[in-house]
Amino acid sequence: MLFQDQDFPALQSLGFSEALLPALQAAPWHDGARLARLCALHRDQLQLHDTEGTLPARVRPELQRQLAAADQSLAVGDWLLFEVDASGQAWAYAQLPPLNRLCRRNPEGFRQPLVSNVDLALLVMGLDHDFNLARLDRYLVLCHSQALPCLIVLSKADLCADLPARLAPLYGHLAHSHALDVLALNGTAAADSAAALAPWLRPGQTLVLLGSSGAGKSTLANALTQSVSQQTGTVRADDSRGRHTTTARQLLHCPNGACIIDTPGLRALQLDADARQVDAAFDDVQHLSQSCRFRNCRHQGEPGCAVREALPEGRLRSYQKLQREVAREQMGPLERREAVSVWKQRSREARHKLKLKHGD
Ligand SMILES: Nc1nc2c(ncn2[C@@H]2O[C@H](COP(=O)(O)OP(=O)(O)OP(=O)(O)O)[C@@H](O)[C@H]2O)c(=O)[nH]1
Ligand SMILES: [Zn+2]
Repeated sequence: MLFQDQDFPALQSLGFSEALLPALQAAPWHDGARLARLCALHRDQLQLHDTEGTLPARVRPELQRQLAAADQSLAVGDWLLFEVDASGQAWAYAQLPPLNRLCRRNPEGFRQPLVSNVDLALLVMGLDHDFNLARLDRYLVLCHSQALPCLIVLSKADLCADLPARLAPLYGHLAHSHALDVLALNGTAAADSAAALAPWLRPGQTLVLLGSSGAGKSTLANALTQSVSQQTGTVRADDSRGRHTTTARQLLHCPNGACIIDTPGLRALQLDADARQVDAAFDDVQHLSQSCRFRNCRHQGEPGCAVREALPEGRLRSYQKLQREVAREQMGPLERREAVSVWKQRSREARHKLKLKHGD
């Protein structure tokens, strides 16, 4: 086996896990090929990290075609096989099937991978204007749909005058969510935030930082890698909307051997999930709905609704909004056309009734 030529512990320090061994054994090894992790991606230019360091590479057209045919594309965190041609150019020619992959839908409805092969997500949200529970619910569904453990990291705690008052609604909101923990910290105090997160950084593990632009992801990445490799941007004081400073997903290394993938802030996170996955991420709704008076209660004002009674309103609103959204996504073009024609028919009828009522 060619991969045994490479230093296995060194591969583990790049986040290689034993669960990938079967895929590695089944992979199409060419003479002289090597295994590397994709650590940055700019259009068709790849930055790979193998046991000897980083190197630029390109994607073989055959791999590109293969991925396109499977409605897939590469993502930071992928494990790739590459070979170097006579001119010294490195070419990635095969991808190990990822163990997990976070994706979103772009505005045109196409699946867009965010990262692959991650062990823990840090959902970063600022305790300034960035704070938004509905957005957090969305990220929680994203992680849950991939069985990915996640930690909620609230940055900018230093800007918060009354932290306990700020956190109370969050605890109520997320009482039954699957988040492992909630940490509030000041990302600019690098040593303190690295210490707070240290228990979650294990050697060989890959973490991904997710959150909107300006939330403080790169600041945290710097704290954790103890470097200034990630440029951070200033946030306009009036609306605390971040400038987009992280332009590509990047894989970084922590001194203790964990890997971190910093991602550019997402303006919108359109879920790539179905109704069942949304249900599964809202355990609290499922649990409470067993006590609703009606078995098919939709928690929309029916009498005896245990969900409306016990769940914070915002959490239920999130659930219903996400369910509507994924239902729309799941419709095929025919169903969508049918839904539109039903809606048009209804509005014609309503207009007709109105005319009759007003007698004109
Ligand atoms: N006071 C305070 N400022 C912070 C904290 N975390 C981040 N900042 C500041 O917020 C701004 C944005 O932080 P970044 O780390 O660049 O945000 P980001 O999430 O990486 O943003 P993108 O790269 O655009 O996705 C910078 O000016 C940081 O110094 C914090 O905990 N407290
Ligand atoms: Zn109900």
